[in-house]
Amino acid sequence: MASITLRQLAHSYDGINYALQSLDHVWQQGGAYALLGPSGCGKSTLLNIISGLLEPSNGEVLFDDVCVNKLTPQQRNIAQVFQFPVVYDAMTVRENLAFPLENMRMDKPQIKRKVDQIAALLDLTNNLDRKAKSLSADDKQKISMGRGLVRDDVSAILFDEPLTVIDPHLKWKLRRKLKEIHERLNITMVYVTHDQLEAATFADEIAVMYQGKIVQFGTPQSLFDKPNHTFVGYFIGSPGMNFIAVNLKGEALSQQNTRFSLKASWLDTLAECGSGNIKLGIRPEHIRIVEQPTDTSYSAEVEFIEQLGDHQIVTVQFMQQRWHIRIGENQFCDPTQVHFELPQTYLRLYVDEYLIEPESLAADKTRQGGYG
Ligand SMILES: Nc1ncnc2c1ncn2[C@@H]1O[C@H](COP(=O)(O)OP(=O)(O)OP(=O)(O)O)[C@@H](O)[C@H]1O
Repeated sequence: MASITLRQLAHSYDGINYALQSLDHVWQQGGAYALLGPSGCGKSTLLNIISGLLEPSNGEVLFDDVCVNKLTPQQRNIAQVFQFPVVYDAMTVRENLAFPLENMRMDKPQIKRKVDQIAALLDLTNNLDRKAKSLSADDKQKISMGRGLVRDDVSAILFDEPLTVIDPHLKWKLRRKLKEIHERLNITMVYVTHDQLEAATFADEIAVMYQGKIVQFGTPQSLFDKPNHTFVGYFIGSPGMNFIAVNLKGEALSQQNTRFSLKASWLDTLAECGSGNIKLGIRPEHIRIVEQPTDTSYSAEVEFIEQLGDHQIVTVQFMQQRWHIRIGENQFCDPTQVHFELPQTYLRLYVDEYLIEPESLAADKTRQGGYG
């Protein structure tokens, strides 16, 4: 078991475009992590570099502070579970689970003990003597997972979208199972997915990837509350954060003659940044609909309202942007025009796509070398 450190890790398949930009990151030993991002952001590339299937163009992968770049996948002792189950159909479940241990020349009683333990953990005990080919896709995927879990010597287990072939109603069960296994075995687990719900149910902390970079690493709650990049705001949440591009004019932020009043400290901060790429963001949950226009309210045309069980999503056109507002299941909303307030506590300010918090600006500027 090991902590995994990425040090200035980058990868290009063609020597021109970089699938991974320079990554610096640490996954602590024993943590349950998710790597979340859209298709093509570099998740599989990163996983294959960690497991040793791919050699990075630049930088290092360290297991417990030891560089493993030159080690083969076997030498790294990484177990990898892929989208599609990797099982020997002609073997029984027991033989499949025992296979990695037989390769290690473990003695027979020990193999039996280990296989029985993992089978019990994965609810496979009743199927131990059945041929793998007779089992359903989710049982086969459980065997794939089991083959990684039986070995005591694994440094970490990497899951690459392991629930893709699983029936939707069984996905939740299997996710819970993985979480339970993680708690019991204390192995470093990295779970790759493009599904935020999967990431949040499995992981204690999530690394959000975008265009070859880890743009934020944190708990599911922190990603929701304080997305530090506009992409995270948009990608996390259902629907994601609303954004509007604004201009700093004198003492206010504005867009098409609409002014957004902000704390004075924010305006000072913006004046210091000197960038023209400024966005305001707010989550659909945090917009407050009011019955009548007020001095501090904004208005938008309603496009449609969706009833989604315990809440409704109101889709509006706000200054040529499509915005979403989340309201209660029984809350009334005028189907043509809506008035709403944007509480300052929930407004987030982004410069050059990154979150700006006035009080931390000095530190950010030092770290990132300014915003100019
Ligand atoms: N073998 C390869 N040769 C060339 N380019 C590749 C190769 N594999 C991936 N890429 C490119 O590298 C980038 C990252 O791909 P990668 O498969 O790592 O992303 P991903 O986030 O895992 O996507 P997905 O969720 O679709 O699997 C993409 O632009 C992809 O086209």
